Amino acid sequence: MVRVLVSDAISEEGLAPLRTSAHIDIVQKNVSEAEDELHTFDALLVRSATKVTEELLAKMPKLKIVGRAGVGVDNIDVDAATKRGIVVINAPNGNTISAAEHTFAMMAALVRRIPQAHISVKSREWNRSAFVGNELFGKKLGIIGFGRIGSEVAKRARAFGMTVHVFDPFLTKERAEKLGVSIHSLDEVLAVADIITVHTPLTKETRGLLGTENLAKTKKGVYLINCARGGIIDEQTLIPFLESGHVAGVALDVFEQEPPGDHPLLAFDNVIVTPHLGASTVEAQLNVATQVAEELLHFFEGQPVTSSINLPALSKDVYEKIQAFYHLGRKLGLIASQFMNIPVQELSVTYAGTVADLETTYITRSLLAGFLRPRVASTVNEVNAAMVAKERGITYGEKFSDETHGYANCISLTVHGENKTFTIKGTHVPNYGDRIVHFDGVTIDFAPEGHLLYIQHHDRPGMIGKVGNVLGAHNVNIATMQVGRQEAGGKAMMILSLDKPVDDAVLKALAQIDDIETVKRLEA
Ligand SMILES: NC(=O)C1=CN([C@@H]2O[C@H](COP(=O)(O)OP(=O)(O)OC[C@H]3O[C@@H](n4cnc5c(N)ncnc54)[C@H](O)[C@@H]3O)[C@@H](O)[C@H]2O)C=CC1
Ligand SMILES: O=C(O)CCC(=O)C(=O)O
Repeated sequence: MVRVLVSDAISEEGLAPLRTSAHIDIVQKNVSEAEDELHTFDALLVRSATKVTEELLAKMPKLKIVGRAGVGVDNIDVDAATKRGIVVINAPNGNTISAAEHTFAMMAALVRRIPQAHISVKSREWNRSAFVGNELFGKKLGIIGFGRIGSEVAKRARAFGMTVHVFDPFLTKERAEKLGVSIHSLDEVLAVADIITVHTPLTKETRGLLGTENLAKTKKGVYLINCARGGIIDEQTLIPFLESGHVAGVALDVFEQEPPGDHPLLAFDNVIVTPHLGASTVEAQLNVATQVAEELLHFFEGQPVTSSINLPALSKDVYEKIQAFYHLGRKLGLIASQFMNIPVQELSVTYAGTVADLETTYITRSLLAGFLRPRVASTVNEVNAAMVAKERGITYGEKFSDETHGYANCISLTVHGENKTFTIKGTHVPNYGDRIVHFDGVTIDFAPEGHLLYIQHHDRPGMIGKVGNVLGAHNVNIATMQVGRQEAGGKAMMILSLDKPVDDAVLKALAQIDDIETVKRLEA
């Protein structure tokens, strides 16, 4: 049974895909209510109220996935989750339209002073001359951050007859042209825009993006909107610009601290505010809840998740294509790690043939996780493999080659350790399975499955019989046996697949046979 803690208010209807699964047990409690059972949950579903800190993650040792029913994951310590091998997913587009519409509603309200007029009329006043606004038509809208929401805001702005001036370092000319907006530097946008709206994530680069220096570059009488994240517009440095009238008005849906408490900005008549309502529509909440619920189901069914923050995104199609290689990679890493049971500095993975055209990042991560698994006590998987490798000083790299050794596909792993380098190569044969085709300089052919025994010996007559006798004497049944050699009379090897793992006494007895150099147990 998979236990899911839903710790924030998430659309009940959106959770339906999870409720229909007999294997999922949903508990709806906030974190403090669930304190005594935190250690039992496999999944955590949040909006923005729950702070998913390192401390909380430490109390949830079974946690495998955190789902954010929304876009921003700034309430989740993604690095801490990654370190623990916990997948973090979000619902990247379920609330885009709602957030864009809210931004637009704020823009109209700001320039027509609707909230102020509303309060006035409700106070039984009728003061039409106090609320003269501006038209949006013909104005220049500056959009900083042109992703999903920024581009939806732009479409609405164009319909209102505004020209749209965008700053987004990652925006291509083709996309800008398609959406009828012009690309500019940040300084150009600041200089020309009548209204500026920010739609970036909150990052090291965007925190305080509109602070004293950049606010000074804006047009006198500019309007500002932040429906993205508190802190992109620096709240403290905004105050003198409002006091001097340089900034004509500000609309804020988000704050550096939420709730903002008795914030000085709230005292300004021309600052209009909402309590982080960008995604608060029935439609958006249904969308985001459904998206994360479905992703969670896929995850626990062993299917790929498409909206992970800390894993490469994979579509179902791509996943189906790489699945076989993903398992082969894991086995190559696992076997290589046990064979090279010494400190290693570098792994080099080479893809050849059909596999080279696929999304190899994912395969490499799987291989790395397989390699690290016998070496680290904590969970290691494709989420944290790169981070764990780095912590242990192991570097890795991918290469692509045309050398398939006659197979349709081939993955080759070379491990560089102190005084030794080891290479293993594998291929996947559809409807047959994974095969290891090269092992430490010897061409061979065996399935990387189950309890394996590696024996390196000199190529002499009678070796197979001697090994068989020792195993028989220890009541160990041989399922398969493959032999290979570098040259007649030279370095040779056997790979045996056994019905059960052998103990140290068997390894010792085998090692005492003349002409046997090395004996190793390998679990695949
Ligand atoms: N108020 C609310 O309730 C909601 C707020 N949001 C917030 O809105 C923001 C935007 O969300 P989406 O459009 O979905 O994200 P997105 O990821 O689609 O777009 C973000 C854009 O910002 C750009 N960007 C990143 N760093 C930048 C920089 N230094 N300067 C300029 N551009 C930069 C990126 O290239 C990207 O195009 C996020 O902060 C999100 O958390 C999202 C939904 C609801
Ligand atoms: O859950 C919410 O209402 C907040 C939405 C939001 O800010 C986001 O998706 O980034």
